[in-house]
Amino acid sequence: MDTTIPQTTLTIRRPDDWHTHLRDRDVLVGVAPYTARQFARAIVMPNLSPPMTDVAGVAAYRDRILAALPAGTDFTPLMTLYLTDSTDTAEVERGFADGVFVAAKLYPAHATTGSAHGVTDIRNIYPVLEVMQRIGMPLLIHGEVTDSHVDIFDREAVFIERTLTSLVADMPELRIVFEHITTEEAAQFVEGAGPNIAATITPQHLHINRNAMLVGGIRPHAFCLPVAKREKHRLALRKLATSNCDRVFLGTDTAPHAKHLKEAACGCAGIFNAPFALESYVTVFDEEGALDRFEAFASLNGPAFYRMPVNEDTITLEKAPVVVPEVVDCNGTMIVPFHAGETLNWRLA
Ligand SMILES: NC(=O)N[C@@H](CC(=O)O)C(=O)O
Ligand SMILES: [Zn+2]
Ligand SMILES: [Zn+2]
Repeated sequence: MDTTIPQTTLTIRRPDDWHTHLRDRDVLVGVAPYTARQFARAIVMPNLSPPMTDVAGVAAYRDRILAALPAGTDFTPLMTLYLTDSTDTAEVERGFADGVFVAAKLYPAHATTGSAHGVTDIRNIYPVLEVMQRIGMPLLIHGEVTDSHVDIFDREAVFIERTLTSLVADMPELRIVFEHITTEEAAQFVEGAGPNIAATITPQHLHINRNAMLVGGIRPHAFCLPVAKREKHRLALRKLATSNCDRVFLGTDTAPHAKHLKEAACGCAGIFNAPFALESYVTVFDEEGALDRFEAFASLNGPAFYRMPVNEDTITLEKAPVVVPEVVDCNGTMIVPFHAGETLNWRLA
């Protein structure tokens, strides 16, 4: 007879989100409070239009984020620089030294939403990466090749083979976050890597496989990049997230797009998971019998890798049903959240 009493509350240090898209203007005002409600800090991606490619632009964007939040909100945006083929090494060094941004983001050109100005060949930014390696500045990577001959479901695994492995060999001291990993190959790569290689995992890649997107009709709200893969990959990610690997941490990749832009003949990639992100993640850890590992994933491993203090305050999650709305009005833009219409079994107390 199992006499264990199921755990019904979980109190952990306040978490941070190490991968978010907060957008700009009216949508920023609508979506940023959802992230700020759950997280103390968030790494803010720079793939705006136009992208955030210089110190002044990033500083101005940070000010717009702070101005978009209700007065008294306790939230720190951690900014990032968007790398292009022509990024200036001095600009990178200056912005990092001044604390304007904490990392730089590599988007292979045309790999994902807002990557048109991304890097066409990683060799073009080797001088920048050498500076980042020297100053200890993390490189955040959207890890997919864009070669049209490579199947979209293989693009992450091929990126490891063709780009990441040689990058790590060429720059062993470069601190790298392999963002939003989606495959068994990526999980194995990160697990077997040294202390300078970390990864983030999204809630959707722990919950869904590609069937969620394609069975019974095409479901645009389950579409993001990298695209969800087959079931064995989801299981590998769940195993890694709930393992003791301290280089793996929470990064939602919350990526809001208006409902009508996803429900279209060519729908945008990105899942808006900010409203119930912690509820979504903790459900996975509960299902895996790993509630005791959730604090490390959500609140400890990220700050350790980024060399920042952990948050002093705490949050409590409780096992109680919460119904996710079909759509959220984000300051006038209607956006469908991840888990729309479902009931999750944990809520933020
Ligand atoms: N994840 C996504 O599908 N979309 C992101 C971009 C990204 O993180 O690749 C977005 O900005 O919409
Ligand atoms: Zn990405
Ligand atoms: Zn992203």
